[in-house]
Amino acid sequence: MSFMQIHNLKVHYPVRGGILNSVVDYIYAVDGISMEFEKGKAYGLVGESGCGKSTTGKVIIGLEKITAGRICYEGVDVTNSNNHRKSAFNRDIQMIFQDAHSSLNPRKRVQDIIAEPIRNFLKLTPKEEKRKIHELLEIVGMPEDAKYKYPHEFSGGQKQRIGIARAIATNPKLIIADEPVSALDLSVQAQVLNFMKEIQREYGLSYLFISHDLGVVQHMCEHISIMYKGRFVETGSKYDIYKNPQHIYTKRLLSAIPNTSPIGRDERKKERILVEKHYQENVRKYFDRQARVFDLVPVSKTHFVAATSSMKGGF
Ligand SMILES: Nc1ncnc2c1ncn2[C@@H]1O[C@H](COP(=O)(O)OP(=O)(O)OP(=O)(O)O)[C@@H](O)[C@H]1O
Repeated sequence: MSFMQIHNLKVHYPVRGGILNSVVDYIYAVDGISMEFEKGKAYGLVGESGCGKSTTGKVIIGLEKITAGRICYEGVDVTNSNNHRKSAFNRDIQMIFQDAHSSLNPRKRVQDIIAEPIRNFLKLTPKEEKRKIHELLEIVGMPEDAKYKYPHEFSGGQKQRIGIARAIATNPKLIIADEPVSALDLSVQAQVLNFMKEIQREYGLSYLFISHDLGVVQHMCEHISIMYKGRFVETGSKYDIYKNPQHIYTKRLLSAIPNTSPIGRDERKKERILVEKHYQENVRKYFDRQARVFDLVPVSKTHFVAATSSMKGGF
């Protein structure tokens, strides 16, 4: 049973120009996506730069304005709710950002950074708050004296752990993680990802894991949506996406993952060339500045129906 549903969500940014600075066009950053979130599950959102991944995360958490669509949380429509009605939603949905450094206030000590959501949502006594901060630092594997320090005194991986401590402070249901490890070096990436998996198991968290890296999403998520120009071209289980991709764009993303094994290297190369040729033919044929995903010709007719049936009224 899902605790949150997103229906046909759209974020269109106006483009202004001309002498009067009037709206001359729109950027269709998010253009009609639908998703459901269940407790304890990790959902991946993958796509190339500019396809609308971050905007999706930001609009869910309320950092961007919704152009159209609905967000329902625990049976309540929170799309246009006021802050009071939305407070459970704000407490239960938290976000971790790619750039841990700039997402932590450099003028605040770690204890105040972590205390912020606690003060906003939990109403603890000073003694309880202190205990909670201590507990959170322990969960993310930071020493107790970290609470007296400032963000610049930590490494990238440690800063991301502090960001995670802040995100889990209110016992959220869903954490939106926007490229949480892409700014870290490889060994630290693995540490942070494994740690995120551990806390997911322990606290029954759900994740919306945003990344352009299919390898990272494969490691973290059971359900994956492939995003292209503001829309989902393919959604499925990890198995469906990696073992049986249907859409040409998904195939192209997968064929770009480096595979150094000498076994089947020639076949992989041939497949890559074919996929690229098919993709480029369709791109040339259909793309203009406003081209959208439904202009791409998917691989099979069956999939054409599957990939587009969720785009209500898209055709
Ligand atoms: N505040 C804004 N005003 C106008 N356009 C915006 C704004 N934010 C994002 N965009 C545009 O919306 C589109 C989607 O941007 P978004 O940041 O969601 O992409 P993304 O898939 O997260 O990319 P990346 O992986 O590079 O972070 C882009 O064309 C971007 O230029």
